[in-house]
Parts: sequence; structure tokens; C-alpha cells
Amino acid sequence: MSLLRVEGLSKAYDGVRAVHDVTLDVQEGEVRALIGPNGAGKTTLVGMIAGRSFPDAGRIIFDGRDITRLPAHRRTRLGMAYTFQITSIFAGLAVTENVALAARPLLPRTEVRPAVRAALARAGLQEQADMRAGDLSYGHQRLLEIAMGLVQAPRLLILDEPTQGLSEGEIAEFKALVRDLAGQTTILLIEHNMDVVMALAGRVTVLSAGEVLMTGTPAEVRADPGVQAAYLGMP
Ligand SMILES: Nc1ncnc2c1ncn2[C@@H]1O[C@H](COP(=O)(O)OP(=O)(O)OP(=O)(O)O)[C@@H](O)[C@H]1O
Repeated sequence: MSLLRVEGLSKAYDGVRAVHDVTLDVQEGEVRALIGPNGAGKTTLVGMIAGRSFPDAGRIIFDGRDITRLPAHRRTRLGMAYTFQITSIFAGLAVTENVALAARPLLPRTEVRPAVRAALARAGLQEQADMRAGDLSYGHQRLLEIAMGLVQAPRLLILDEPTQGLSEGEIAEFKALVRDLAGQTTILLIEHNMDVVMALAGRVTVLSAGEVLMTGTPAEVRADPGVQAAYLGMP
């Protein structure tokens, strides 16, 4: 059974089709990349999966349960975690405190500290634990967001452009982190960096103009002329 199934999902903004009739299945343990040119509908699609917005039509099934209309915090409780481009970090609080805030709604009090420590270690941020989050480098703030997702021990981790703005070295660290998680956590990765997609994804779903163009292995996607026309050929 799929961990996540999206069925015929559609959403329009003022008559503009952002996502149209999208169906996809993500299997447990898979690293699935979601790619597509600017404006393809990736953020709108994962926003609906995470519960940040609701579809005009279609259904979202998570672990066999229809969650289409469930508020975001209820989805978190079911095991969905997501990072959306540093919106979630409290700059004035310590790194540990940020991760603890993400953990507290889900874990018993006594488990919060060890879980925070483990998540920071996994994300490679032990040495930054006591720093103000706002004083972290941009790359480390991105890793902090991932640690905030990991501390929830999610079944599905949604990462929205996690490598955007990272240095080459930080991208290498991020790849190692995802490889470490693969198999334990199902990951849905929106990513513009094709090297990262090719290195990490088992399968890739390509969106174009709000619709699924294809789903395939990285090699199949790279070789597909339709994808090259819609995406890879773009500047
Ligand atoms: N809140 C909104 N109001 C109006 N139109 C929107 C809104 N959000 C997205 N859109 C439109 O919906 C379409 C899909 O946008 P979306 O941001 O989902 O694409 P994307 O694939 O994530 O793009 P990018 O790679 O640039 O982030 C675009 O035409 C966009 O202009």
C-alpha cells in the first residue's frame, strides 16, 4: 500500500490552474523527487498534501486514511513533517529550543531532550546547539529546519527546495543526511538542483503546467524528450 496517495487533485487561483488532476503514489521508504519548471505547481501541490491549503477537487490519502480536509496540525500528528523555506525558525531562540518546540506537541516531556539531541546530531548541528538560530549561517538554518522535521520522527518528510542557497559543501552534507534517512523515512523532495535529484531520488515525478508529465527513475526522466522540452532545456 502507498504511504501517500494523491488522486485527481486540482486547485486554481482566480481561474488560473495551478494544479490540475494530479494523481501520484508514494511508497513507504521511497525518496521521491518532485521537479518541474517555475510555476509548474510543485509548491501548491505539496501545500495541499501538508494541509496548508485545500484542493478544489480530488483526494489525499495518507496511510490509508482520507486527509483531504484535515488541518495541518492533525497531519503532523499522523506522521507528516515538512520544511518550507525557513518560515518555521524562531531567530531569537537557541537552536536546541527551536527543535524542542517542534518536538513538544508530539513527544512526552521526558523524551524531548534526548530526541532533540539525536535530531541535531543527525543534522550535523551539535556544535551549534546553543547558538541563537538567527546567528546560524543560511545553510545551517536550512539544516535546522530539517532537524525540526526529524525530531518528530515523521513517516513522511516533505522538503521544499532544501538545497536552495546552500554551498557545494553544504549540499554534500545534505545528500549524506538524506542517504542516512532513506529507507527509514519516506521523503518527498521538491528540488531544482538536478544533481541532487539524480543522486538521491529513487523515482522522480515531473510536473509541468500543473499536470504530471511523467514519473520514472532519474535516468528515465533525464532521457525523456518531453521532460527535456518542458524542464531540462529551460535556462
Ligand atoms: N497564492 C497564489 N495566488 C495566485 N496564484 C498563485 C498562488 N500560488 C501559486 N499561484 C500560481 O499557481 C501556479 C503554480 O505555482 P507554484 O508556486 O505552485 O509553482 P512551483 O512549481 O512551486 O514554482 P516555483 O518552482 O517557482 O516555486 C503559478 O502560475 C503561480 O503563479
